[in-house]
Amino acid sequence: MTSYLATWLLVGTPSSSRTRNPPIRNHESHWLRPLPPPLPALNMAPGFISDPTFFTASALVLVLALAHLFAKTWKHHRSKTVAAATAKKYHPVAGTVLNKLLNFGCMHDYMTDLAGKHRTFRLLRPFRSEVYTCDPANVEYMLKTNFENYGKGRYNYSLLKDLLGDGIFAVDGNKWRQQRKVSSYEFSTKVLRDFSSVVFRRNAAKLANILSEAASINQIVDIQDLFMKSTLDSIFKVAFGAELNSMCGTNEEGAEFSRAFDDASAITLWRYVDISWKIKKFLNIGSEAALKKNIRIIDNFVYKLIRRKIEQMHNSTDNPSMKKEDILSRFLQVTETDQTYLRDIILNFIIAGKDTTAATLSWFIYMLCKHPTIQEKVAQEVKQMSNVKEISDFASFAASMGEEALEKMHYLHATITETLRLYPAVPVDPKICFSDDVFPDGFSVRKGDSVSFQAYAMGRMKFIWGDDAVDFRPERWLDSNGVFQPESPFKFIAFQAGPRICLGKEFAYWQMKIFSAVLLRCFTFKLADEKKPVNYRTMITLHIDGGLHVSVTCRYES
Ligand code: HEM
Repeated sequence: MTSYLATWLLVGTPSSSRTRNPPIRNHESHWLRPLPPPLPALNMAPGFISDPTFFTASALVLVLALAHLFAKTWKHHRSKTVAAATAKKYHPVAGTVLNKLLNFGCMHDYMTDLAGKHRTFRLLRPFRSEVYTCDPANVEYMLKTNFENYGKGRYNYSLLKDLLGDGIFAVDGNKWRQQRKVSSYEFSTKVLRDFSSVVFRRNAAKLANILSEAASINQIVDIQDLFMKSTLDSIFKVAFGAELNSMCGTNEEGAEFSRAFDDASAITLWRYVDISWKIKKFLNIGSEAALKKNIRIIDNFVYKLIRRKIEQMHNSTDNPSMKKEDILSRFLQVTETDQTYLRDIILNFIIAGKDTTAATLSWFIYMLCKHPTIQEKVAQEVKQMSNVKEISDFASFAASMGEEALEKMHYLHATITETLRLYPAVPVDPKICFSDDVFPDGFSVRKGDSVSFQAYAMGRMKFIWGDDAVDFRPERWLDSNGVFQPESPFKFIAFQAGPRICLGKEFAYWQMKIFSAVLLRCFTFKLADEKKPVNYRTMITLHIDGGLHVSVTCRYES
């Protein structure tokens, strides 16, 4: 009788649909529902007791009841076994976000230490967990196999929106797909590749001129600052078709834009640990007031450029020979009306192209200063591959560096890649889990959890790279013939992987190879102060804190 009552309660009450484990719940209600009606024989009058039909019926009911009881016990036992097998387990808790906040200055090393203990771990925070993984199988799962279940989500969007707007970095779904499609097409065009090559060569030569002057008077230079300016000038020219000249310091407005841009990016990252940012934004105080001011500077600058470009395009309608090589002109052919959309697209490209490339080049020079023999090997390779034996001027040397020669520079390619393995420009990259899921390692993640792959920590994991994981060794990328061998993008994750892999990967290598080939063929670099520690500044991208101060000597004969 209890079972009938239980049946009614389970099948009939709404609370049954609130039980914790959906597959088992459905299974139970299914087997409880087709029970026989409540024992009609027991309601019969006593005179019928001697009736043989009564006995037959009773026996039948008894057999049915026993069969039902047996089936129920067996199913109950089976459902318990299934429940035990499917019980969710979650990745180990390594701390709370407070620990991350307390270690903010050395956040990536703190997270690397935790990753050394658990390949994937959780940090607790109010309302959600933060899951961090270094496991290539988990990374492949979230970035490719179950790509649709992990994205920027509303959480990241709310943090990034003020700076990045609806640009490709901040959005998911159709907004992302549409920008990805148009941009992939643009990035694969020969027009953009040829145009950008000219721009990179010209700016590499300008940088070489600055370094040559510094070398002649033994002046220490902050090479990171110069890389930031030169990559900004390059991406600016490629994006807007306009000269910024921040490297030569002739454009005060451009310098202000660059400063505002760096500060806005640092404050945006700070939001990830500052639980009071929304209140500060509402009250317009502290870091949020500074962010608002910086974004105003950025927007004024960018909108002015867009308006100027639209004007130029209108004025040039009678001149069909006007080249539309830069990204803005090419996008303007698609959409002219929505200037916010254009602002977001172009600003996202600048963010993508400037800091990542400049930071990588800075860590590259830092590594070469720490390893002078590797610096010498790179310089010798460039010398061998280039057909210019004597350098008369930097511009013609840079221009002579052809596509074929650059492609043959395997050691240079390996040295840049090794730099990115240890100093990935995007050290940690968070996504949001859209629905409950189970990772390949068997642990679960919940809807709403943030899940990050840790590029910085992954580059330092012995289980991925071997015992010499923390050593800087470009040779690990070369086969016995000295030919570069790529690794799985889920292990070497500096450019992300899967459908959202960095769109500018080839573009970035191209620029870095042109810059480093010109600079290393012409100069030798040394740290200005060997004893001064070099650390990163915790930001969205991995910058060297306080810059990289080096002395430069000329290597070229002429
Ligand atoms: C060393 C240089 C670079 C590195 C290490 C790098 C790395 C990355 C990473 C990790 C992402 C994923 C970020 C995310 O989750 O949103 C990304 C995305 C992207 N990168 Fe790069 N990047 C570099 C240079 C560039 C350059 C030069 C450009 C173009 C000018 C570029 C364009 C993009 C774009 C458009 C995306 C967004 C792709 C998407 O969401 O579909 N990147 N990059």
